[in-house]
Amino acid sequence: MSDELLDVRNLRTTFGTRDGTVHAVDGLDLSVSPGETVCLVGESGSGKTVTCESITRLLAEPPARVEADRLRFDGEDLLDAPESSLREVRGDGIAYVFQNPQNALDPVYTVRAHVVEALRAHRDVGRERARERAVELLAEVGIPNPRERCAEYPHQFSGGMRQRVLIAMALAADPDVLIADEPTTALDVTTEAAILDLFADLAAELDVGVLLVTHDLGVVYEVADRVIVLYGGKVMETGSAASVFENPTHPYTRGLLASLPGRGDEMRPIEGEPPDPADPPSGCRFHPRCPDAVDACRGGDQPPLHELGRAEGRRVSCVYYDDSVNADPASLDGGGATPSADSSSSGTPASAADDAVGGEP
Ligand SMILES: Nc1ncnc2c1ncn2[C@@H]1O[C@H](COP(=O)(O)OP(=O)(O)OP(=O)(O)O)[C@@H](O)[C@H]1O
Ligand code: NI
Repeated sequence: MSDELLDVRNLRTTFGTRDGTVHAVDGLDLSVSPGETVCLVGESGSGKTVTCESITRLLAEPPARVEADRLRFDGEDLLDAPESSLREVRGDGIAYVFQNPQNALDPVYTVRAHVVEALRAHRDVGRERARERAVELLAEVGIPNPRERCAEYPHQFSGGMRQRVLIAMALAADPDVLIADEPTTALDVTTEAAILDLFADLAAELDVGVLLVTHDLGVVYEVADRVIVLYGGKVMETGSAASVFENPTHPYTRGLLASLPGRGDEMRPIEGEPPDPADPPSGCRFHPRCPDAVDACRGGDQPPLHELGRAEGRRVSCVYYDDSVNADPASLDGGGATPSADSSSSGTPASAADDAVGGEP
């Protein structure tokens, strides 16, 4: 039995479309261990959702086609598994938390009824026991006064509290893995931070593995153990969240970081558009938008993932780290993305806010 709950090697997911074959995910490796939070990060269309749905085999095949050298949950092969085993895995082993808590909760049922229903769908448990367990689960996900509040209806809950209810429902199956696909997009920033903290806590306390999808690299630093940066279906960079965040190596990762607010410098969105998935550029998928692109970036296929530091599992797909190419990583501009201790610049959001409130010079 392997230690890894999810074990994916060389995942390739394509879609047959009228415009040709779309390579939505191309050559992705991923593993999630108990208690670990792994984040998939990348702009819209980079392949995050397709990755999650490929793992749980939720995609309609065809038009999708899912191939991999290895696709396992808790040692069990999911690539050739019959639909009945897949259903079992999706029911008990891997639980999904979806994006929009509004649509997922039924306005005519109480919060408790939702969680009881989720519990009874997964195991043979009596109604009374399920009602008790529902209160426990709501407490576990941080609903205050769960015994009283569970009698309320979804509309009486805030967006963040509704998302907590959905997480409680996902936990009802007692899963080994939680997959959360942008679970906080509908929420404000403060609530988002609280919900993401909850995932990290659940991973630690319940020993579940969490696969978290986000396009905000900022949240990753707070909650993730490891991060996988995707662009155009390819892995650009991967490693421990702290090392990727503090020392981003791929120009795309640097660009993502520079596009975040509150990094000391001016926010700088990455210019240009993501690649056409039906007709991606040759070479590095990012080269048409890359401020540091050299000739070696343009030809051939995506550069292999070079190992940077074995201990941290740091790997980057960029020719600057290929010894056979004459390009020095030290010359990478970074676009102002590297964390800077210099906060004296007058354009920071904080000083702008001070001006607005205090009216001081
Ligand atoms: N059914 C489909 N048929 C054809 N192409 C598809 C299909 N589903 C997804 N794709 C393509 O696969 C690529 C990856 O899509 P995916 O939804 O995984 O992106 P994402 O990273 O989750 O983006 P977002 O942040 O917007 O959710 C996109 O180019 C998308 O157009
Ligand atoms: Ni998505």
